[in-house]
Amino acid sequence: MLSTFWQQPRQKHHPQSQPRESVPGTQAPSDSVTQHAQALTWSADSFCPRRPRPRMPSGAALSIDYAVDADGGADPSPFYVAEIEGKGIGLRANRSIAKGEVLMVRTPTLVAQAELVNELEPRVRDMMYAVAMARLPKGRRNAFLAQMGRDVRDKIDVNCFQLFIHGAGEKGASHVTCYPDIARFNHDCRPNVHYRITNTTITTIAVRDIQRGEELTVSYIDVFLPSRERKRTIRSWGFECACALCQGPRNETVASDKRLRRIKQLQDDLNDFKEVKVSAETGAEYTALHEEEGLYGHLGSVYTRAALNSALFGDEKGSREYARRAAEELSLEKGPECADAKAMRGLAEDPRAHWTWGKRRKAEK
Ligand SMILES: C[S@@+](CC[C@H](N)C(=O)[O-])C[C@H]1O[C@@H](n2cnc3c(N)ncnc32)[C@H](O)[C@@H]1O
Repeated sequence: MLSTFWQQPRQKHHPQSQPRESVPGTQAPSDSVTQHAQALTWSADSFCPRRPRPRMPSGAALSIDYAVDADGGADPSPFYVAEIEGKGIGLRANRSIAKGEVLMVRTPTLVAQAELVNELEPRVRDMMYAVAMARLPKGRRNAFLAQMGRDVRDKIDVNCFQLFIHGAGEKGASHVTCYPDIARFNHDCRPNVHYRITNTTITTIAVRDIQRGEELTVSYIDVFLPSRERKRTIRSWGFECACALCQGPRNETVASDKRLRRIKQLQDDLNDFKEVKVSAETGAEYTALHEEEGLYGHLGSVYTRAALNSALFGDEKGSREYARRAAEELSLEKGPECADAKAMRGLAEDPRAHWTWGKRRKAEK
């Protein structure tokens, strides 16, 4: 089994760096299918940052056997590499891109056990890097070396992802994986591209319509953090965020933080199945806040909560509509076969058969 984990800098735990669990209530409480499926494939939210450098591992190994570009195909890329003010190089759309378009599918150029990166004596580690570089096909080596960073170690720090292969808890499961083409996406606190990793293959998808000339961005961090914490996290990775939200007028940041606080409050209330702290209309406020805030790429769980709330209040039209949207967004975020998307298709088809049907309405009486 393979699951993914994106490490955060100098932080042992981060909400966004864990597999995103299903929204409570997506399926009947006894059903563990969703949890299981999400351990296999889930979306992640950060490039691998600089990590602390402990000592000497045992049995570090490198794997460099990935030489295939999954989408090295016929259609010209809808983007080009460009200099982006304040960010170095990045990607820009060379035509309009529709929401849901797959932009890149890539297998890793290099996979290394995290122990190698973190714990090997530097001289030995650098020798292994040299061996790995020499064995890479020329194109892949050049792409790897063209990434930002002083040397191989630094390039891994700045550009790579961390995955757990063979289960998150096992020793030796943690690996760093490098996708040089994907590493060209700069960060934005309100990104227009989402990525998911299935096994070791990364897929990037437009999460909203994108205009020609717009920069294509992903988020390296938890986009639900308030402005101050986002800035602090990004700063700890060695740069100041130059995205429009972080550089925008103060009143917009204040309004954004206020929306994020309200989102958190509503989410907690919607997730509370013991007490009724919400009304049938809460789903509408909750979804509108996300849309207003530009939090695309997270709408799957948002519409799911709204759909469940509608079902709980016995609102057939609302639950069908939100569940339909949830299934659409979840297919994009996690893949069309993900268990949550299937569950939402089921709810959209027959809300009255869902285990949540009418439960809050009854509790209110
Ligand atoms: C994975 S690389 C992205 C590609 C990089 N811009 C380049 O020139 O190769 C990450 C680095 O890009 C820069 N970067 C990415 N997003 C940024 C942002 N929102 N603001 C400022 N710099 C950013 C930072 O230097 C960061 O360490």
